[in-house]
Amino acid sequence: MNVAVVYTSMTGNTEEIAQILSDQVEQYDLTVKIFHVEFDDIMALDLKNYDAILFGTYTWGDADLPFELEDFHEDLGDEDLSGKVVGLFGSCDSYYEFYGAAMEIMAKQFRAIGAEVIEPLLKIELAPEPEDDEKIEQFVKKFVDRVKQSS
Ligand SMILES: Cc1cc2nc3c(=O)[nH]c(=O)nc-3n(C[C@H](O)[C@H](O)[C@H](O)COP(=O)(O)O)c2cc1C
Repeated sequence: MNVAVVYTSMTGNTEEIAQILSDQVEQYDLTVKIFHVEFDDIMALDLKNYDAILFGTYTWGDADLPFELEDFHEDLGDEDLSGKVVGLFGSCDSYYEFYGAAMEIMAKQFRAIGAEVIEPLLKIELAPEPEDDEKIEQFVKKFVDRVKQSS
């Protein structure tokens, strides 16, 4: 089964989480392809070619999506990902009022096009630290279980 790990990251924190998730998901014998939205060839319409998706974003501005996700988010609205399992992850900063707000915006869009979004979303404070290990492992397990059940 194929999993797309699609993310954006400005200072590298979300990228680190993407790498950890990819490594862990591969250990469950799923095939992973990883894409940085800004630099790799990945568009919303490509997601239907994968059995499941892990999507990562940081939050920017006034609880906003990063600029580089705006088109992707809009295009996603034209797709149909019914029945696909999606895990949302991202680096957040509790200094801000709306913790990981961009992840919620993406989760809403994925749900609107029929995807099943794993709850709770994987929100990590800034860079992943050893104390996040258990939370990350539980998220991966939940994601993989749902992917295998829904196949
Ligand atoms: C201008 C600005 C606005 C931000 N707004 C939010 C926010 O509303 N909510 C939040 O959780 N984090 C917010 N952040 C924190 C970033 O999401 C955080 O620094 C994150 O670690 C960046 O991830 P990255 O290393 O993957 O780029 C903001 C950061 C900046 C610089």
